[in-house]
Amino acid sequence: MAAVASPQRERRESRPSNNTRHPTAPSVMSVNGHFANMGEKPSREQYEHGIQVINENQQFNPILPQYLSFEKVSPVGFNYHLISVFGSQSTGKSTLLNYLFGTEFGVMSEDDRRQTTKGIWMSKNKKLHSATDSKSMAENILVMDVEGTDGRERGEDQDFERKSALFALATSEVLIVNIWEHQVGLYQGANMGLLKVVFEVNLELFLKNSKSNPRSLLFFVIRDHLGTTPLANLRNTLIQDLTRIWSGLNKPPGLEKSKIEDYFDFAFAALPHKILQPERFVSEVARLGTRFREGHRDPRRDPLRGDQEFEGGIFLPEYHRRIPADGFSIYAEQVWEQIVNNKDLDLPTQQELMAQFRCDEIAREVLVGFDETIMPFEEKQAEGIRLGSQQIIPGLGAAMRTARMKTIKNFETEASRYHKGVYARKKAELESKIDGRLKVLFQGQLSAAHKSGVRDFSDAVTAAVKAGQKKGASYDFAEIVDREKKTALSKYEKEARGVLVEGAPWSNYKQEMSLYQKELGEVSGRLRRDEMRRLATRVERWVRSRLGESVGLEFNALGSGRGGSGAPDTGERESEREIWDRIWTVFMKTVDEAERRFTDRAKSFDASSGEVEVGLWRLKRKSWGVLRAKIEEEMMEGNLLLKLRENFEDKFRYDEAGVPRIWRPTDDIEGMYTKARESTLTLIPLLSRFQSSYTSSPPPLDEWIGNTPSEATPADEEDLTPIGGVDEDEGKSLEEEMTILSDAKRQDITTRFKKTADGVYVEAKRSAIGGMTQVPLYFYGLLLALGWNEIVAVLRNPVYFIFLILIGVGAYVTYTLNLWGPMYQMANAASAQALEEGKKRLREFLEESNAGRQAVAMSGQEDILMRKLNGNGKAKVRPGDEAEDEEEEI
Ligand SMILES: Nc1nc2c(ncn2[C@@H]2O[C@H](COP(=O)(O)OP(=O)(O)OP(=O)(O)O)[C@@H](O)[C@H]2O)c(=O)[nH]1
Repeated sequence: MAAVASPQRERRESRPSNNTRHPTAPSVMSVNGHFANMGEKPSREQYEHGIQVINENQQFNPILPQYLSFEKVSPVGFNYHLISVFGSQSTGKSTLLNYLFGTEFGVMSEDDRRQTTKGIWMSKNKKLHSATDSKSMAENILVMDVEGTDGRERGEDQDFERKSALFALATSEVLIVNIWEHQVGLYQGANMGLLKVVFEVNLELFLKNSKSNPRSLLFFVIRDHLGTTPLANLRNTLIQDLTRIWSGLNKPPGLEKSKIEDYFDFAFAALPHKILQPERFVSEVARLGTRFREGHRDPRRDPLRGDQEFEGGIFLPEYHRRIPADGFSIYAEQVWEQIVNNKDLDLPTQQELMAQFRCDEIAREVLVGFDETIMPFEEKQAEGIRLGSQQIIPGLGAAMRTARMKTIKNFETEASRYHKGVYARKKAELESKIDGRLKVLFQGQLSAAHKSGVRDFSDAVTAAVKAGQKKGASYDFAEIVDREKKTALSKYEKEARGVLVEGAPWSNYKQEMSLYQKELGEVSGRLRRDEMRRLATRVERWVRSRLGESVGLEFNALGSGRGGSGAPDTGERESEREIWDRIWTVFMKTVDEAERRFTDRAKSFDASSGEVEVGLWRLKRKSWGVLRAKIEEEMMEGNLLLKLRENFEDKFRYDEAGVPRIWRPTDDIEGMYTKARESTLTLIPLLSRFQSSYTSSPPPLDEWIGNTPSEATPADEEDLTPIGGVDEDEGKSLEEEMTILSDAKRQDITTRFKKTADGVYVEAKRSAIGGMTQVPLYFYGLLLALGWNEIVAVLRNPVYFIFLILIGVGAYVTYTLNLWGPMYQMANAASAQALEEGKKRLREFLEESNAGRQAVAMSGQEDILMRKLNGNGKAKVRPGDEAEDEEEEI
């Protein structure tokens, strides 16, 4: 056994030979049977010897996932292989694996033959692949070094043996059985015991799973093959032994007839003595190693009849346990837990559990990316809702679609390798989770689009109406509404379509769209009602101005010059009597015209017949109000008195032809006055009541306005003043409504009018007397008759006649030179001056003559006057003064 080893081999073997295995792997080491320092960051050194998956205390190493990640195995899905090596203790298993896969499992020192491998170790193939190797195959081979059976340390206890065999079978594709050549054929030997265990647990394990029964490859590596017995013989011996073991197995019911080939394929290889033929050993091991890295073996080859099996890959797809690499740790842990706790190892259940666990994990991972994209939008939307200013979020749809697609795709990539049912369920869960959140965003966006759409629609219609009004042109309201509605709908649809997420069950906006449409309809209805109201106001204004004018004219006609009492009971009187008929006719005409205008315009709004009916009803009521107000205004006391006076004056002071009368004392002023006054007085009762001159009944206001339309809302009735005879509830009768002047007022007006008429009469009387200063015509005739002689004398005398002609010529010249005015003024001034002078003279003369008369009178009165002067020379004027004086004298 002298060591003839290569330097490389020496290095490999010497490292762990200090008997302290894996000294540089603290985090995967078991300290007193427990895993420790697991939180440290993994390093190459740390995993130099791989990882102890199960320690000697049968504990599972929880940092296995880190190791697999570290070795970059986790993301490879199913693209990896797992090989376990079994065999008696210290049969060079670790040595074999190290040679085959470049691993650095601890190898027992030559001097101290103690068990070295404790529990189960795992390491990734480190052999660089050759040009012929399948790269991925070579890279992703995981090897498990299982604690040797038949261990002296554990005595005859087969417990761990069974557990590790179960674990290896549940996870590995290939089981390398490492035996010494001299052990072949030793049916009672440790190896056969091990194989028996393997077969038993295999049956136990796959009993429940017979449908998808995974096969395994038992790869016998015969060590220290001297070459004297050909491998074929050894193989036959082994196969015979295996068949015997199989047939001796206590098979569970239903599997009694099962054959060993149903579960296992076999491969055989023999290696020369490592110590005695080191170089051959190395070369043979190297050859053997290539088989593990060549990918798939030809499945058609009969495993039981092969030759020296150094050729061809060994991994068949059917060996694969179909555990995705990233789920291996959790699967292995669950399996181990079941094994350790002696529970029935139900692999499908374990796979399902693993699938659940992993799918949840994957879902969590993919949701991180989803959150990163979607959360900012969610926050934005939530803030909008909180502040009550929900806005359309730009770019939301694209983000939603990308996030959903990516999340689901990532999940699919990772999780689809797992149990189909679990995967499908978890995918649905994930979808419902993300769709739930996306739906909120979707609906939020739709609601924002709805709100802003309605707002914009209302604003746009209002603006268009205003612009139409400004231009003065008649605009078509219905057209505006229609156009803006189309714009609003297409905008909404665009926004809604923008947030559609393909594949999401909620991704349709039909219902929301119809709600939106409905609201647009309501808004346009409201806008139309506003517009109708505006129209009604416009028409009412028109009615007011028209009625103001025409009714005003009617009342003015009462006071205008129509001739007076000279034509009693003629057409004028008739026309006065018919004032209310005319007003009613004018009113009806005006309202008819207004109604026509209103209806025409309302039609262009697309207003319903009910709305038009309400509008017309309001218009009639309002119009009556306008008329009533106008009448009130005209019949205000001052106005009425003025009208009566004018009416009276017209009748009294103008003749039938409308010419003003000039009163003569001979005129029958009194008679005319009485007639005119009586005629005007008849107006007062006439004007007191709005009634037909023919039937003496009030106009049929109630019939004309009609009943309140059923579609009228309280808002429609809000600003309407109650009308007697129409609004029964108001307790005002039609009679009252038509009463313009109350009795008391009538009395008052009558009295006041009479006084005014009296004033006019007195004035007329006075003017009749004043008219007497005029020279009567006969006077001129008298003058001509009496002065005839003088006229003839002047015409016959040539001197007088020439003088007359000269005066005529002078007058003519003065006229042509337009000098009459100045001359008249001069003459006026001269005469005024002369008059003034004359007056002055006369005043002087009168003063003088008065002074003479006073002088004569003074002489007789002097003593009396003297006597009346007091001591101070002051005259005593008052009679009482005399007595005073007398007293003073006493
Ligand atoms: N004769 C012989 N000895 C070998 C061979 N391979 C390895 N050895 C020696 O056998 C001893 C045990 O080797 P290991 O590789 O530790 O054996 P093991 O089966 O892994 O041992 P445990 O892990 O303790 O079960 C070491 O001293 C090796 O040098 C071989 O092919 N022939």
